[in-house]
Amino acid sequence: MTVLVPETFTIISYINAAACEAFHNTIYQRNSAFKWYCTLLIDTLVAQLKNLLYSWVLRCLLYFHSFQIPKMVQNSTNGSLAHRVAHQTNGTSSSKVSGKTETARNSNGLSNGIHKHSPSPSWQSSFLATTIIPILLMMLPNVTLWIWYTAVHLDGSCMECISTIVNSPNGVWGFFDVWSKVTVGSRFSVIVIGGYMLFQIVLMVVVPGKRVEGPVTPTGNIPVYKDNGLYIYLITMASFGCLTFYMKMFTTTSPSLIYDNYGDLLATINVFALFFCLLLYLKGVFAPSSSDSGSSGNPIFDYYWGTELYPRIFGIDVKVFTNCRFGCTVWALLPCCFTMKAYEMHGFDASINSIVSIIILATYLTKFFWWEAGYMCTIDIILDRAGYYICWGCLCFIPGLYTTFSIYMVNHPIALGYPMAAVILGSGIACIAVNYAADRQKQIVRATDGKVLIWGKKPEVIRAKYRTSQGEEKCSILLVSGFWGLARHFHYLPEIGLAFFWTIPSGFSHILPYFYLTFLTILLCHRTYRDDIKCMAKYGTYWQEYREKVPYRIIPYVF
Ligand SMILES: NC(=O)C1=CN([C@@H]2O[C@H](COP(=O)(O)OP(=O)(O)OC[C@H]3O[C@@H](n4cnc5c(N)ncnc54)[C@H](OP(=O)(O)O)[C@@H]3O)[C@@H](O)[C@H]2O)C=CC1
Ligand SMILES: CC(C)CCC[C@@H](C)[C@H]1CC[C@H]2C3=CC=C4C[C@@H](O)CC[C@]4(C)[C@H]3CC[C@]12C
Repeated sequence: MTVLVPETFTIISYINAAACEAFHNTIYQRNSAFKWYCTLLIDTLVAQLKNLLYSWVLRCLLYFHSFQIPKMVQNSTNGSLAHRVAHQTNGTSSSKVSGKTETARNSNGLSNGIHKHSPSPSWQSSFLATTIIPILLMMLPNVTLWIWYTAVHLDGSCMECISTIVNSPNGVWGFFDVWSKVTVGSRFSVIVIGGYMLFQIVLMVVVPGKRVEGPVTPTGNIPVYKDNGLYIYLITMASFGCLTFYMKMFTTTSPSLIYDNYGDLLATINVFALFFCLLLYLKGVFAPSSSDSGSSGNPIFDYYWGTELYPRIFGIDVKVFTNCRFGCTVWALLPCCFTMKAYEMHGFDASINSIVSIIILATYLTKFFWWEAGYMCTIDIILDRAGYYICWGCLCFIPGLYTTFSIYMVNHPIALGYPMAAVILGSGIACIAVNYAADRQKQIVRATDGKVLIWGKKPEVIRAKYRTSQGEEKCSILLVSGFWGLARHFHYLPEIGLAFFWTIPSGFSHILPYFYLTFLTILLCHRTYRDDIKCMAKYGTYWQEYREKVPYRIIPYVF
């Protein structure tokens, strides 16, 4: 349920932006006599929408906070978060949720870490949060298909998309019309998706990597990973290069085939992912891989959120596969295929905007795989279970939404010119460098126990004590200098910046390519709240001290 706030934001901002686009395209541009009037109207509209947005944000945050704190405790997977409110003795965990202590054991005598929802009328157990919103978010497969359709067949215009849906003879069901424009399970899509997944699974098994231990789970498990992400990414990209070379030299086709069949591919992966999440749900209930599993009692919520933290199928870690091996590699490959299409259609000079974008993206993803072991300690892995949110998200939302800028650019080439291309490229790479430097500062300070120079000075640190769920006292370093002294998540700023720089080459005529940027901004703002709650539960007064020393979330003196 931790995506409530971003989703509300997303929907409102999309409606807002679509309305502005409509105004711009239909009235403002065509009738200059209305210019001043439209400007006034738009200003008023924007002001009103802003008010609406702020009041929604406030409401959602209030709801969300009252809901999330106990939820973090009950779902805590860090092995240390819950010590102030939960007790664990001899493998039995018990947490106070809604004033009622509940315990759960699995067959090996350990707590399963997941408790039945209290029947109290709190937000946590509310029908809206656990059923309605998950059902609404399950409409996102349609959204990903409409995004593709808009980019490829409606010239990237959201207004055209909305009017196609609204004018459908099927009434409200017009929203589902997009499925009639694609072939689920087409031969091509099954071969490409099946073949690619198999390729990634084989690489996961055969490519060597250092053994890495993840954080201890609440039931005392230590998940082990093979740190082979960077090699696999490089092998994947090199194989793609070879395949492209082969196709170009010896066949009449090229990887731009992916663009031509993208609707079918997206539809097929969506259907696959929806069934796969069902399988994960059943697996977690009937055949869990570890004691970090269980049901909330509400099948819809369980399907959405997942029933297992670290499911493994035939020894393959599901989240590593969905998030890293599939999600983050197709995030790099799809824009390459789309750029190929742009190049074939418009030539090099006109597709330079696409080329600039993929260079920034590929550099960013190389950085991600370089640091992949660090990702195994983030909330995606230690808090979020393998369900619709994270698994469908990585299998379909990454291909469907995260690559929007690139699919859009196929039909919107811009000959940026070399100087402009160089400025955008340089700015994007600089953002990646700052983002990486911030991640690294945190890592290096911890690895050297604070005995390192940050920005040429001895760093200020807080030695924060916390207790693991096994009752063991531990100490961690909170860095108060460098980027971590500017704001508590200053590194999100370059993250947003780099996405901005790979998006602006698509120009400013439509909002479609900016969908990812909007989503990311909302996701990261929301994540600062999630992380605050997580760290507060883990470090208590030490985190409070850090918050006092570094009062800003992302932008110093602003937010
Ligand atoms: N493109 C996308 O869709 C997204 C990209 N990202 C990127 O992924 C990367 C990881 O981000 P994210 O997962 O949000 O995690 P963060 O990098 O923000 O790390 C947060 C964790 O770091 C530790 N920490 C917090 N403050 C300090 C401090 N002052 N000193 C030392 N340690 C501290 C805490 O963990 P501990 O328990 O160890 O103390 C905290 O939970 C970032 O580069 C981010 O930009 C993130 C989200 C979405
Ligand atoms: C179902 C939806 C409403 C939401 C799905 C969201 C997920 C696809 C994404 C949520 C968090 C994202 C990520 C977090 C951190 C990352 C590290 C970064 O360096 C690379 C990207 C990523 C792995 C990123 C990927 C998408 C999410 C899992």
